[in-house]
Amino acid sequence: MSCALTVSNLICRYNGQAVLNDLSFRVEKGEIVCLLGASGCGKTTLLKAIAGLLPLDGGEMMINCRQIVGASLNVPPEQRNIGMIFQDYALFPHLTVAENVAFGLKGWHKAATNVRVKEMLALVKLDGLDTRYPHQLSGGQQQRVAIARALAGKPDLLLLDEPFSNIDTQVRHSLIKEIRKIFKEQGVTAIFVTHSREEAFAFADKLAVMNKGVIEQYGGATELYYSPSSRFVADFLGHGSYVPVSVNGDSKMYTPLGEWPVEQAANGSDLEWLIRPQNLSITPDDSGNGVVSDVQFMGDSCRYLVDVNGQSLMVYSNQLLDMGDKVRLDIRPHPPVLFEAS
Ligand SMILES: Nc1ncnc2c1ncn2[C@@H]1O[C@H](COP(=O)(O)OP(=O)(O)OP(=O)(O)O)[C@@H](O)[C@H]1O
Repeated sequence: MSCALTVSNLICRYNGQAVLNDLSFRVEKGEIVCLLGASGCGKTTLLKAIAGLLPLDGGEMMINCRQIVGASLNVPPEQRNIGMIFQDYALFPHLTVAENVAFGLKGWHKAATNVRVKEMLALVKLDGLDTRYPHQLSGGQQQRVAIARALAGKPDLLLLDEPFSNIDTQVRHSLIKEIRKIFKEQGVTAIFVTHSREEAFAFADKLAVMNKGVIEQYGGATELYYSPSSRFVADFLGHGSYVPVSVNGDSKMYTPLGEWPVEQAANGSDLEWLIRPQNLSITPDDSGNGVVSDVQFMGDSCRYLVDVNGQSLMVYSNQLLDMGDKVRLDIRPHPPVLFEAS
């Protein structure tokens, strides 16, 4: 893969307050990257900075090895060859579907425009709807028009600001899958913003978990989920139990759940072991080591809290159990993630 976007030491301030704080990352060609983080952490600001819609206070950017932001350089938005899709799709209400898609093709000959519009509408499965107006389309169809329009001009990079937030939850899942497939087939490089980790996991190749204007961790979903570099990332990406451990430099950690091998850990008596629910399994067992203390039915599975030696652990299972049931809790072998106790 080769680099589609390089962002180095980006700084952006609003009223003297740094919102992007020396932020760096890179996106490879054909990758889909998600910016994920709590409200106000700077996701939209980063998207706007990449698009060239904000004055910057420092940093450099390159798109396809071409510098667009540097010491005395700031390429205007229209010369960056970036496509944008907004939360509300920003379709022109007085233009038909075909005219909306053609809008991104200024300067193209009429015949070539018609061919490209047809191609794009077929790609997003809207053939036959070219003469409709945006108000005659569902939310999902409007989203497809926005995607067709953004891709028509073959941008080097596509930026999407909460692209699925206005889509009905029933269609969202299949639309995400379908759009991801289109992006992969077309080799689209994309960066999108979301509040939803489920969307991030389903749509992105890589996640950038942002916190206070910096990227706290950047990588694949499973890497960040199972090997978070901080509690912030761990908690942002999902549930887990924190078990107190002590490590004495003898390749073992001592925990209320027993002794466990550990390869590398600083000596310390004040550490906590993050155990994801997926690393645990339970089996009904009258002579087991655990007792179910809380049950949450979630449809396709149940979320249980199980008490083992005074330690509460969260685990998922599709077995139906009741509060007070005795269970055996097993920990699947996994490289332990340890944090300083909070
Ligand atoms: N034009 C502006 N002037 C001053 N401050 C701003 C401006 N735009 C955003 N901010 C502030 O910058 C910070 C980051 O905003 P941004 O919109 O990038 O966050 P976000 O992560 O996208 O949030 P959300 O998830 O709520 O959309 C926030 O504290 C916000 O209040």
